[in-house]
Amino acid sequence: MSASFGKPLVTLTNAGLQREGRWLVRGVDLTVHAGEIITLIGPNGSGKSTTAKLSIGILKPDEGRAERSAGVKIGYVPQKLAVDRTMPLTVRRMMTLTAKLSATEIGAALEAVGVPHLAEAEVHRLSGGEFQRALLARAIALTPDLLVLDEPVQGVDFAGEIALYDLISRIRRESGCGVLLISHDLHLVMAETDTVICLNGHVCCRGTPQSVSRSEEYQRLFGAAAARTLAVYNHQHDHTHLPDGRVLHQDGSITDHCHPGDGHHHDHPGNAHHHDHPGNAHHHDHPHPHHHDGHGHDHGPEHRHG
Ligand SMILES: Nc1ncnc2c1ncn2[C@@H]1O[C@H](COP(=O)(O)OP(=O)(O)OP(=O)(O)O)[C@@H](O)[C@H]1O
Repeated sequence: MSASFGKPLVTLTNAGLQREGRWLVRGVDLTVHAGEIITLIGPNGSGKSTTAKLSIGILKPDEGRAERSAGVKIGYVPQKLAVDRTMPLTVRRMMTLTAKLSATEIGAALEAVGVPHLAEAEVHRLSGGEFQRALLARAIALTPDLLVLDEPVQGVDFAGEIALYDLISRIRRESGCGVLLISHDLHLVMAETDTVICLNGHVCCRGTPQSVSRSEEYQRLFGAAAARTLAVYNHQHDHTHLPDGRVLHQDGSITDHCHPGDGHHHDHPGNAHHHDHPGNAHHHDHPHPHHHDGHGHDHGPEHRHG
C-alpha cells in the first residue's frame, strides 16, 4: 500500500457473512485508508453491497472482523433507500432525517452536486438522477472521513455521471476522505481509482485498474471487451483542448488538430468525454496508468482462487 495515503479508516479481515446456510461473501480482506479510493466490482449478487454494509457496520460478520478507526464519520449512499417516495418529504427534510444539518451545510452540499435549486423540492417528484444527487449531497454534507457509495450514479445521465465521478474525486482530493465505491461504470471510475477489488463471493483479484483489467479472473468474469473499454481510460494527458478548439501539446506547441499518436484528451471543463470510445481515433491500448497525486502503484493483481 502506498505510503501517501492516510490512516486506515476501515479494515475487513477475513470477513464473511452467512445467511440461510449460504456464504454471501467469505474471506474478504480490505482496508480503506484516508485519501484512497477503492472500487468494488463484480457480477450481480457477488456480494458488493454486503461487503459495503460489513465495512460500515450495518451488518456484522459471522466470520472474521470488521474494524473502524475510532470516531470515523461515514457518509453512505445505499443502493436502495428505505424512503417511501410517495410520502410528502422535501429534499431538505430528507437530508436532516439522518443528521443534524444547518441550512448552510444543506445548501453547500446541494450546490456541490449541482442541484442547489432542489432544497424545497418534493422527493417523490425528483427524477432518478436528481434523487441520486440529493442522496450524495446528504452523504457529503457532514464532511465524512469515509464515503461509502453503493452505485451512486444509477439513473444519472451520462454527462451527469462524469460530473458526479469528478465531484467524488474532487471531494477525496480536497477533504482527504477515503472512498469505498461500488460501480458498474468501470470505464468512468477506473482512472481515479487506486485499487480495484473484484468480488465473486470472495475476492477473486485486486490491484490497480490496469492490472485487474489485464487479469484472467477479470476477463473471465466480464469478458475481453470490458478490458478493452478500460484501456481507453488509461489517460495519457499529453495534450489539452483549448476553448477555441485548438490543441495545446506538452511541448507547448499549438495546432488546429490532435496528432495521430496523441493520447487521451485532457479536456477543458465542459468538453464532453463521450467521443473517447473504442473505434475513436484517440483510442489507445497501451497501458499507461493515470497516476495522480504521486501515489500510483502498478503492482500486479493479487489473485485468490476459491
Ligand atoms: N438477507 C439476506 N438473506 C439471504 N440472502 C441475501 C440476503 N441479502 C443478500 N442476499 C444475497 O446475497 C448475495 C449478494 O448480495 P449483494 O447485494 O451483496 O450483491 P451485489 O454484488 O451488491 O449485487 P448487485 O450488483 O446485483 O447489486 C445475493 O445473491 C443476494 O441475493
